[in-house]
Amino acid sequence: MDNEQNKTVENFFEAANELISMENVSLVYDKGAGAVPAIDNINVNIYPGEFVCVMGPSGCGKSTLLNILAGFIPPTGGTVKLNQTEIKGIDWHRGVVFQQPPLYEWYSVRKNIAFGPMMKKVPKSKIREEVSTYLEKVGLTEFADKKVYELSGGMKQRAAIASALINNPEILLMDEPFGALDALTREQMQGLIRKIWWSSGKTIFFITHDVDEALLLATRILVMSKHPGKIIADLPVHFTKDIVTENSDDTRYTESFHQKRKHILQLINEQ
Ligand SMILES: Nc1ncnc2c1ncn2[C@@H]1O[C@H](COP(=O)(O)OP(=O)(O)OP(=O)(O)O)[C@@H](O)[C@H]1O
Repeated sequence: MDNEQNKTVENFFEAANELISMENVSLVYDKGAGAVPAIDNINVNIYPGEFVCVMGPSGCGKSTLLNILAGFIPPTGGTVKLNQTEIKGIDWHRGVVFQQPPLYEWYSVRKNIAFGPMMKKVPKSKIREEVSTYLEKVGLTEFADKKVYELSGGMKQRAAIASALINNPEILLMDEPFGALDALTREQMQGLIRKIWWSSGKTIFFITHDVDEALLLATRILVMSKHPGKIIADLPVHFTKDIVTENSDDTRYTESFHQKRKHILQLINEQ
């Protein structure tokens, strides 16, 4: 594996205990005659506060890995743990954001965001307060009473992010969340999720096909091999931290950015 992670001096994330540990994780769909091995022997730890982007050729098993982390499907081999406890099914510890937000179109934005805490029977006054906080965080305060079907794609995705965050998950799992958005909205959403990540310290696991998006968001990029997916590279990335600390995206025009971009594209395209 191309593992630059070991070479970095400044890897402050690994000072903490791992939040997620994946040990020899494999998944074969439909065991038996029509067996499809989707991912094979994945060994990765994710540390608190990391922004991990996952890239790889189409069909290499990225969504399968995310679905296992979410608890939607169990692995057919190996173990996945969150805070040392094996993940068995879905729970509030992981928040998931998909490309198509699973919102209730005929409910208001406010009601959609309140849904999780309502299910958890959080007191109404507390829900009201938290919904306001998260509406503000995602920039939807003035659209709180609009019905979801009245929103643009970007606004729906903002509502989906707030709906996931309000449950205070330990990790946010995002499956190509900005893949269906136009270029300008996509850039705005990248800025939003970077800001949320930086200010909240949340751990994020984010699938994307867009190498620039990965480079501009991640603190670490995992590259997967073609089907069945294995991790073939685990690369530290500093551009997102440059952007927040320098309050400028000049870092994307540097030689180092171009080099990393070229390296990742080669890893994906030369398989
Ligand atoms: N429910 C399923 N039953 C059988 N095979 C499946 C199922 N879901 C996915 N697969 C297969 O498993 C492999 C991995 O699929 P997966 O969707 O995880 O890949 P991906 O990397 O997320 O793809 P993409 O980049 O195109 O979204 C593919 O060969 C896919 O056809």
